[in-house]
Amino acid sequence: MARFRDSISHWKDVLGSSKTHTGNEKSDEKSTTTAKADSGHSSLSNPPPTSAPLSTMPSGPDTLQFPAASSEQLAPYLPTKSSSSKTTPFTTLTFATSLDASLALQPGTQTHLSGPESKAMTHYLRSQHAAILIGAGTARADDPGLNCRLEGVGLDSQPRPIVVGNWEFAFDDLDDEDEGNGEDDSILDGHTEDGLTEDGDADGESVDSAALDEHVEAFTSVLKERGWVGAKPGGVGEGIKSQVEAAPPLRNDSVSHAQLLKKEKEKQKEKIDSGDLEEDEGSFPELTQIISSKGWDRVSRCLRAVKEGKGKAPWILVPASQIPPATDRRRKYLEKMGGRYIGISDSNSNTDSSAAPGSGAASLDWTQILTTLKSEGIDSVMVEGGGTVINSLMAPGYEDLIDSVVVTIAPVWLGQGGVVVSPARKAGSKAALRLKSPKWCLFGEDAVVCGRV
Ligand SMILES: NC(=O)C1=CN([C@@H]2O[C@H](COP(=O)(O)OP(=O)(O)OC[C@H]3O[C@@H](n4cnc5c(N)ncnc54)[C@H](O)[C@@H]3O)[C@@H](O)[C@H]2O)C=CC1
Ligand SMILES: Nc1nc(O)c(N)c(N[C@@H]2O[C@H](COP(=O)(O)O)[C@@H](O)[C@H]2O)n1
Repeated sequence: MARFRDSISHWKDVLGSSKTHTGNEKSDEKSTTTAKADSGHSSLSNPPPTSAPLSTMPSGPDTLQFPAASSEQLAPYLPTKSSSSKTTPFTTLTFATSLDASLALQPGTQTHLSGPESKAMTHYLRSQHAAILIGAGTARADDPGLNCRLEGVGLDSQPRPIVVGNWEFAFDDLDDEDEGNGEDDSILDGHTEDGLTEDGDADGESVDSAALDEHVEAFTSVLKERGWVGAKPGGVGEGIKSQVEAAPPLRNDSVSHAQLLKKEKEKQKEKIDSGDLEEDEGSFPELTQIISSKGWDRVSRCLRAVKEGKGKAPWILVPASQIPPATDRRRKYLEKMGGRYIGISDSNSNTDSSAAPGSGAASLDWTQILTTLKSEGIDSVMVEGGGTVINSLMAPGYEDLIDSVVVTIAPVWLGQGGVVVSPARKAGSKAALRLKSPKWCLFGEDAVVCGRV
């Protein structure tokens, strides 16, 4: 019963909350398409890499444009060939904060701080690094795409998404594909980053059927409580549709959302077959359609980008002792997409890092993490966040690992209770870190400070 209540509150959270915004809503992709050279900052000369044919990177409404003029300002802080002799990648720390150093209004939520121009700048940085690294907390809170959506950036130039910690990404149901039920047979067919095709070896471990039933029941009961299903013939009204559309993605649950909706559809069909429900009665089919059309039932955005040929498959870094077994459904899925779990030695040699706020969860040693990435061929990495990752990487003892810092500062105070960047300070010192040769630039309404450490 307690599990059921948890499940109900989970669905209430998922369906009822919405992302937080700070007045920079216009920073969403659709409006960023206009983030061009007329946005008030100086011109750039370094065009984004276009080594891959444009046809590999479909452009669409979410494509960003960064004026070729501004890259000159960033050039001194970007990875260079000379960094390749280091045992760790060229590491850029880059994130957006409010005037009071918050990354987000509260833990577990995404806050849009960057305006269109600085967001395009961040995507330019993505195009200049071999990898983007985030913590599992950010993967959960933001469900990020983690690709570079600048116009003209081909798949070869996409950064490798790297998530540190146990990220329970949402994914399509491999069992469904095996059944060849026509729902999404193309999932692994030519859309994995390496162009792998399905090998028919997708007999994933069976889902906990009791847990699934519980989720379906809880999910449906929350929908019913809100009048979103079973209300009246004719399906959901516009108001309800917009509520559902405004809800954040369904993600990161222990049960695949594809499984969940498949099960619900089966129940619905049984009721229709037995005459308990008219085919057009109630709104679940329509609701399911909305959810499906938004891709919420399918897969985390980062993996969707892989399927759509718009990004590389993620690597997930976990303590070596916690790599999931080869039979694990997520691991199998990830590997079929071209991604990997990578084990990092568990011994944390940086004794000072425990002093950083929120770094209790940062158990892995950053030197180990970055050395491993370098040994895996990653020459440059852009660390985006969130709070735990940034505060622990900036903690005393790790400074030498950071080559560049590029911080976007939005003209807003988020107030108390946010996810704050405030690294630990060595006892007796007057600052935690100070940037060398800092340069301040304006991108639209945001200030961007670049520097070396
Ligand atoms: N404004 C911005 O530019 C950004 C904002 N954010 C925000 O930050 C918030 C997320 O921050 P946090 O909750 O602090 O999560 P986080 O993204 O820093 O991830 C923390 C988790 O990652 C794993 N992890 C991190 N470092 C590790 C290490 N050294 N060893 C082993 N595991 C490690 C652990 O599982 C830990 O619980 C979200 O609200 C997100 O929206 C995130 C990125 C950028
Ligand atoms: N530059 C920047 N500005 C903000 O206001 C942000 N909230 C973030 N967040 C980071 O960007 C990721 C989202 O990436 P996608 O656009 O979905 O690819 C998010 O996960 C944070 O790492 N960054």
